[in-house]
Amino acid sequence: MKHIDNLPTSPGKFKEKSAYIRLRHHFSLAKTTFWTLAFVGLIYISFFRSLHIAHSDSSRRFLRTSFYGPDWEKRVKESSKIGSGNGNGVCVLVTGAAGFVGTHVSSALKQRGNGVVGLDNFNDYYDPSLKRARQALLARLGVYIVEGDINDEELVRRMFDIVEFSHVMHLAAQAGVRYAMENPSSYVHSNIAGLVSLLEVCKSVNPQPAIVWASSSSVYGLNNKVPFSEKDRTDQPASLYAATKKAGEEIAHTYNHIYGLSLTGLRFFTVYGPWGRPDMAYFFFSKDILKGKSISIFEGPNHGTVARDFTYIDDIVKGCLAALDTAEKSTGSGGKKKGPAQLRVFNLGNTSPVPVSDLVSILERLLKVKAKRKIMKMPRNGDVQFTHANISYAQKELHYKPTTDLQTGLKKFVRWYLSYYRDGKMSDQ
Ligand SMILES: O=C(O)[C@H]1O[C@H](OP(=O)(O)OP(=O)(O)OC[C@H]2O[C@@H](n3ccc(=O)[nH]c3=O)[C@H](O)[C@@H]2O)[C@H](O)[C@@H](O)[C@H]1O
Repeated sequence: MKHIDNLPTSPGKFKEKSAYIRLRHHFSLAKTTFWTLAFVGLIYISFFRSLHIAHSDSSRRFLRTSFYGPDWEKRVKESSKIGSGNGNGVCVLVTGAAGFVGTHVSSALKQRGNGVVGLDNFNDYYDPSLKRARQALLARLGVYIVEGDINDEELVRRMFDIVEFSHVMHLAAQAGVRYAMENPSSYVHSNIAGLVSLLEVCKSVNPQPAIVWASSSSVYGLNNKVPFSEKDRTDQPASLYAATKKAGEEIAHTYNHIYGLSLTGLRFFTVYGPWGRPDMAYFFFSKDILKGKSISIFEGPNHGTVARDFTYIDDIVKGCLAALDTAEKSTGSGGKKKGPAQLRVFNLGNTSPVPVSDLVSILERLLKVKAKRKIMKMPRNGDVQFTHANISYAQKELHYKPTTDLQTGLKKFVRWYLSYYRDGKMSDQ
């Protein structure tokens, strides 16, 4: 006997209903099959993923122990040895040692007899071959650069286990004002997370090192009171780069306050010179002028002049060394503060802003090529119109006194540039 529900009210309807039931049955079967397959698939994927992770973890561990093995340790120790000059027991970990300022500072420290070990991740923000050439230059002076990231706390701790660094010169950073709109997270990764990772290690080691680190003139942001003094407000950043550097200054305050770390921030003003950064205007202007390509020169509202307090690398290096030499010891140990510690911020500028159009005129004369100038409105991408440093505080405390004007500094840069890129070939002479 058929169930009442299955009795046809009309043949068509019955036919229809049974087709519907078949379809429903078919669908529920397909659904069960689908979910079973999906479930099995998921188990399959997670099994192989865990195998892969286990494998890559163990291979990473293997790589780590083999890469950072006894030979590596020997090189780190060798590089940290204090020379016979006026080393004064100073041994410095320089982060960003393959960078522009990092290379110059490491070289100066080593040459005056300090122990120096570098750390750099050799990222490809700009041509890594230039970083490799700087590495080779430092290697000839006896400075070894560990290849790694400041976010790798385990690695940094390992370096402190091997060497008792008295100072850290923290120059590793994601630089560049305009690139922050393209890759914002790289700024957070290096300038905020990286700084915190480094300070976490510094606060917990014993003895704690004194730290000098690179802040930036960009923290003055939209200020129009010039020259910029350390006492001026810095709460109106115009770029994410500036915001991360400002955050760095606040983070420094916190680690000084809680853990007794001695911290000195240096606000660099548009540093230029030989071995410089190819992403900076003076560098790529030179390249483009020589290639006959047009260059964009920014102007402010109402055809206002855009100017920078361009500061030559040798003056910056003197400021960095003076900051290290006058840095007091950190007061904490094992993560505990024992008393108040030094906390400083200095402007390191040149005190004489030069319009970008004048920079181009100097380059034209030195390169002996006329630039194809394209004047354009300064894009809203983080740039500020004007920078000008008041350096009286650095003068008083560090005896900082810049001596190189833009004409002289660019002459040295152009000489280096032409020899390095001679005939389109690389040369580190
Ligand atoms: O002091 C700092 O803290 C910063 O200095 C540097 O930034 P900036 O002062 O912006 O240098 P840089 O890019 O060389 O532009 C120079 C001038 O050329 C203008 N400029 C730029 C590009 C262009 O195509 N045209 C142009 O006119 C431009 O408007 C500007 O007026 C560092 O890069 C940065 O990492 C940070 O350290």
